Amino acid sequence: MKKIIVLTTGGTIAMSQSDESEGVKPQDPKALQKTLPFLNQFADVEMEHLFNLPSPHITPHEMYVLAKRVQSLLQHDADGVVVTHGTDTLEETAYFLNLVISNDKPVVITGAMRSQNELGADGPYNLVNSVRVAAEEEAKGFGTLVVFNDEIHSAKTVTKTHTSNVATFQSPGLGPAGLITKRNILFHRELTREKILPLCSPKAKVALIKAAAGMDDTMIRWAVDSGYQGIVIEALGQGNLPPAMLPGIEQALEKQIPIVLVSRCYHGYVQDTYDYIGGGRQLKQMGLIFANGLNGPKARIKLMLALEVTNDRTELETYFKI
Ligand SMILES: NC(=O)C[C@H](N)C(=O)O
Repeated sequence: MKKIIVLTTGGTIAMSQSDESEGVKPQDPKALQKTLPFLNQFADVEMEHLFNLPSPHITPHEMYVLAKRVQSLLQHDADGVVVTHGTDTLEETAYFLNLVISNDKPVVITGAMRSQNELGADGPYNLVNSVRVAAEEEAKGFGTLVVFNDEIHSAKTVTKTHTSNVATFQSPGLGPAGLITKRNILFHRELTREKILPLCSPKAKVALIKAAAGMDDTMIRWAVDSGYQGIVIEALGQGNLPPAMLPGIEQALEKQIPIVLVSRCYHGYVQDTYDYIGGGRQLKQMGLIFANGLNGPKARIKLMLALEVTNDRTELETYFKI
């Protein structure tokens, strides 16, 4: 049997509704050990409790501590690692792991939308499926995988799409990379790995700014004046911005602060199609880095990690090429 280590970090999968406040709160993570008899049907499973945090409390530093532990377990005796995590920032932690873990052994991340006390709680089921995927030979070399609601998604493409539904994790435009049935684990496509970045606790402050109709450059100028070292902008459509955002962008670029541009649309590419003030052609000429296949939060994680290697614009751009 394969040896799989489950690392718990908190989230709804480790929460229950409190009788006093009626709100959902963190519980003793050891309660998750009740699932071990089910998990041990599929692998030789051990559980380790690393943090017990709601995922809005997770920062890139916790992502680093987690990644270090995952890397060390994979280098030693684990055949695969499963991480349990809150769903709100799960995609960011998954992408961080995907970018820094060089080992080909499976790394799976999962969680729950329903807390432990709820009828039809999805946590134990997602955990069993995750152990099955982590113990699967075919899952090797695919980078970090998100297993949720009978589906397998790539850390790069997956995003939380619904605030409460158990089918929240989706890969817009692509669909799941694989499916889990009672008997089988079926991958629909090969997943390619991205260039691995150094495993570190990223220090750079990177702002994430979403563009909207009529917006000006106040937030960009604020980020520049507040010592941010990078900016990610979720632009309109194919990568266009309101003209009033441009002076702040010029100011940031003059100070050598890299700006990465993604789209606020779920599907499609950012590219230099439009030739008007604030259009993609002008933004590209100004020196913004166009990034495809990533949403804003994930582009921010990547820029934070890449800034630990370089702040040279041309070198940074190589990390954002598909
Ligand atoms: N379903 C969840 O896990 C949501 C919770 N707020 C968290 O991210 O910790």
